[in-house]
Amino acid sequence: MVAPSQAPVSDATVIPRVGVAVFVLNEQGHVLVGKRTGSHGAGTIALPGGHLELHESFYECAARETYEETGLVLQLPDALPPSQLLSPSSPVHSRPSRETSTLPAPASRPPTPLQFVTAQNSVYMKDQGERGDGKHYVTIFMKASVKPDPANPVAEAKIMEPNKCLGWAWVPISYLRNTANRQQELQMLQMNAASEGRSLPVSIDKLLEADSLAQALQEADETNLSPGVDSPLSPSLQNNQKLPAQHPALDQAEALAWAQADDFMRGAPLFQPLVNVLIDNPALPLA
Ligand SMILES: Nc1nc2c([nH]c(=O)n2[C@H]2C[C@H](O)[C@@H](COP(=O)(O)OP(=O)(O)OP(=O)(O)O)O2)c(=O)[nH]1
Repeated sequence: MVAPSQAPVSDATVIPRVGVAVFVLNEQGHVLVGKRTGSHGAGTIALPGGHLELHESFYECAARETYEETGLVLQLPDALPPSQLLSPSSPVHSRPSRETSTLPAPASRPPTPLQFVTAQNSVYMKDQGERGDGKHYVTIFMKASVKPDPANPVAEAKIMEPNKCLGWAWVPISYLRNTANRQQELQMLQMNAASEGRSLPVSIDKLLEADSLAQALQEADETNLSPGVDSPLSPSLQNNQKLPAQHPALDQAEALAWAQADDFMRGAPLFQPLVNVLIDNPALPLA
């Protein structure tokens, strides 16, 4: 018999844990992100997701976590990879799993079903001021698109767990990539300074904020956009944000989506595994 002190450990600072994160895409191809709270990575921007449970498939976990956190229903694929067919909890077997059996039926227009995208090994993950070596996660990244029913043409993510997520927003993947690159550059700056014995006395959030401010000031000089009566931007965007002039390739709709993403993120960093996956996979097939 196993004594309680020898019970299996499930702590990502002691053993690697498995997380499943989902690129949920809306009808415009924008990705759903939320502001984390109440656990590690608080204050960062992450995808819907959660821990893989015992004997659960990646697909079931992705659908379950997305539904629990956002109320959005993702479709499981009709055919699963051969290894998953051996699992008694897979959706092709008659016994419905505990989690997926509680999901409502998908909307009449079928969404693009869940697919595996990639796996990411994130080591030494530490929050600001956290001691020790940090956490180790193996994260399975999945994707699926949500196609709302015609009566409700805009996919809407609800804050189902306010203790875990402060809000959801749909943002362009190009915006996420840009943020990941900036964050990576600033982290390299911090690491280089530390290796030279000059630790920068500021967190990555503050560096990102300063970088955003510098960018906004530069754009204010460069752009002739003035918030007119007909401007489609929200009042806070009109007052505080400029369209991203450093990306002339963006069309007006995409530029507006970038500005709205800025308004939502307010300089918050991305959750580290999300940075890792975007940096390591510049051509991630998310369309
Ligand atoms: N939600 C989420 N988790 C991610 C992402 N990237 C990544 O590595 N993970 C890993 C680290 C997280 O601690 C782990 C589980 O996600 P979570 O921390 O949101 O889990 P949760 O609070 O919903 O916990 P639980 O209900 O599954 O126990 O997955 C991401 O973008 N979003």
